[in-house]
Amino acid sequence: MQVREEVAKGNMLPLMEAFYTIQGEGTFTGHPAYFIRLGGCDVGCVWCDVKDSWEGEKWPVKPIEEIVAEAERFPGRLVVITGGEPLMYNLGPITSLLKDRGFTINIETSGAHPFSGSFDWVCFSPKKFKAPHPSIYEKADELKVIVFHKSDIGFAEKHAAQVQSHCTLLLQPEWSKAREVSSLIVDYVKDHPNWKISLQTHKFMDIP
Ligand SMILES: C[S@@+](CC[C@H](N)C(=O)[O-])C[C@H]1O[C@@H](n2cnc3c(N)ncnc32)[C@H](O)[C@@H]1O
Ligand SMILES: Nc1nc2[nH]cc(C(=O)O)c2c(=O)[nH]1
Ligand code: SF4
Ligand SMILES: [Mg+2]
Repeated sequence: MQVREEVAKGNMLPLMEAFYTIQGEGTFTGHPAYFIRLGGCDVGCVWCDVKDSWEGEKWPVKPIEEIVAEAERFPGRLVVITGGEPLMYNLGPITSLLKDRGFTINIETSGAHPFSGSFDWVCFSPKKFKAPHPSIYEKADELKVIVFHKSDIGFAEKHAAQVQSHCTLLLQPEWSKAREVSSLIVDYVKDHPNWKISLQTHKFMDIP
């Protein structure tokens, strides 16, 4: 019961895994980063590449001090909080602790839950499977839409109309459909130069 309350406050969080690697996607591609992957997601993307993360209860709940102390063992000072869906949790306490320890903090989120925490960079990747919470639109620094089917381009434009004007617009092929959708994305970005392409470069390099 006490653990449940600490999770609700954001002082403890379910940790699926944490690893030091190279950011593979989006604007920060190529930057060394420590990934904190929180367990639990209720969005249900059919093509999700971390389906194992969905069940929140199966991951050990850790005090945020412990999670941050692990991150400090590595030389990089960029942390990416991901999941699962990290905004299922109160991210205020962990982001303030990471900030106190000198980290730059990015998040990868579907935006499907109310925004919490304080970040240097917010990657918003909306999903058809669960509508984003309105609080994400003013926070997004990067809109990264996964293209699985050609209709996802229209979906991307619908969200682009709602983010702030400084938000970077990215189309990322769904990994298993990359061959089919890549030419579509290339043609679209050439005709609509306010968009850029993002690829999952860590998968090409076979790194975590
Ligand atoms: C696994 S998700 C975790 C964070 C959050 N739940 C989200 O969806 O943004 C991390 C990133 O991987 C993307 N992603 C997941 N599966 C993918 C796939 N099969 N192909 C391309 N991108 C994928 C997501 O859209 C998201 O931008
Ligand atoms: N290298 C690497 N870059 C990533 N960018 C976003 C990831 C994620 O799963 O959130 C991810 C990941 O899992 N690995
Ligand atoms: S929101 Fe993210 S973690 Fe959840 S199912 Fe979709 S891609 Fe996977
Ligand atoms: Mg990933």
